[in-house]
Amino acid sequence: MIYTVTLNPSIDYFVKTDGLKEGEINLVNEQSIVAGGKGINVSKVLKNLGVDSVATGFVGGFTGDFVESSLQKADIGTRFIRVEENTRINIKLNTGKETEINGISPSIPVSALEQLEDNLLANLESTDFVVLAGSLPSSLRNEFYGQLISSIRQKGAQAILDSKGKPLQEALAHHPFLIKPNHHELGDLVGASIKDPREAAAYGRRLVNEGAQHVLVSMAGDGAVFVSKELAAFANVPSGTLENSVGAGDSVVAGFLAHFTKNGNVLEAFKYGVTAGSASAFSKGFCTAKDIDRYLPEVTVNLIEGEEG
Ligand SMILES: Nc1ncnc2c1ncn2[C@@H]1O[C@H](COP(=O)(O)OP(=O)(O)OP(=O)(O)O)[C@@H](O)[C@H]1O
Ligand SMILES: O=P(O)(O)OC[C@@]1(O)O[C@H](CO)[C@@H](O)[C@@H]1O
Repeated sequence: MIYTVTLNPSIDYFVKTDGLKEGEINLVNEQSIVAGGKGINVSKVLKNLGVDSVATGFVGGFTGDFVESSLQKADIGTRFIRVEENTRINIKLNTGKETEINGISPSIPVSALEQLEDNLLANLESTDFVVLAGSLPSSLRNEFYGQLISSIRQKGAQAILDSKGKPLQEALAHHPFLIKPNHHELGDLVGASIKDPREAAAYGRRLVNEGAQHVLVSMAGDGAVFVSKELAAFANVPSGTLENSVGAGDSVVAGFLAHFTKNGNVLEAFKYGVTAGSASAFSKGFCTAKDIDRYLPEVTVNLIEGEEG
């Protein structure tokens, strides 16, 4: 089974306007209100690809009810822990440029933390994957992801982490199976500005040396880099028109995992994941398997270091 853990989910309020005039009334042209948060998005894309997952994390209040019930309506398994304060609302404003305003996270009591860990770990099997994705609610310590990865690995299962900053740094030593920083997040971690795939590969290797088993560095429209102990590789992205980049990174993770759990080849999973990211970036919602198949022939993976095999 694949579990997705979204510690800080959201309602994503997508709005499209003709611009933004500060201090004036701005009318919305298009809107949609959906359950969001990185792990939840991974579950949604997995569902589109015909792969089952169980979504967990913390939800609270009427906004949390919406998140939970909309996943259930989409036939995605849920095992959320309830907290008292409201799940946040994140505004995704598209004025031609994309602007995000992310709400305040609820505080998470220690009892809810323990419940989440017990609930997740009790049923975990060695063939399972757990995707830990997104920011930590502000009441959680930066070490939380690392601790969870360590417990997941003690059960023989694997953890994939999509986070940034200190929570990501602290987690490396616990050997996540895959991490997926974008090049800005990787740059922040290593104190550098990453300008091209070779630099992404070199700095990605640092994170492998610090404990990550595989590092996938996404570089938006400039392609992506994959680094493991044995090799580093670059994938280009297909051409298309950017429609909405929110959740494109989550689609990379979902695509990678959907492919890897079926075929077990990391480079092919990398290619499929990057194509899934672009297919979502070119769509209003998330990509489907058909979208990915359409773009797949345009994507090529080339080795930068090492040998396949
Ligand atoms: N302009 C683009 N053209 C083609 N593909 C894109 C573009 N922007 C994003 N993508 C696809 O989306 C993937 C993830 O994008 P990005 O590197 O911005 O990650 P991210 O910051 O995690 O994304 P998110 O916007 O979901 O937070 C890229 O690897 C690529 O496949
Ligand atoms: O604040 P976080 O947890 O880092 O990111 C949250 C978020 O921006 O990420 C998703 C897109 O990746 C959205 O659905 C959601 O609003």
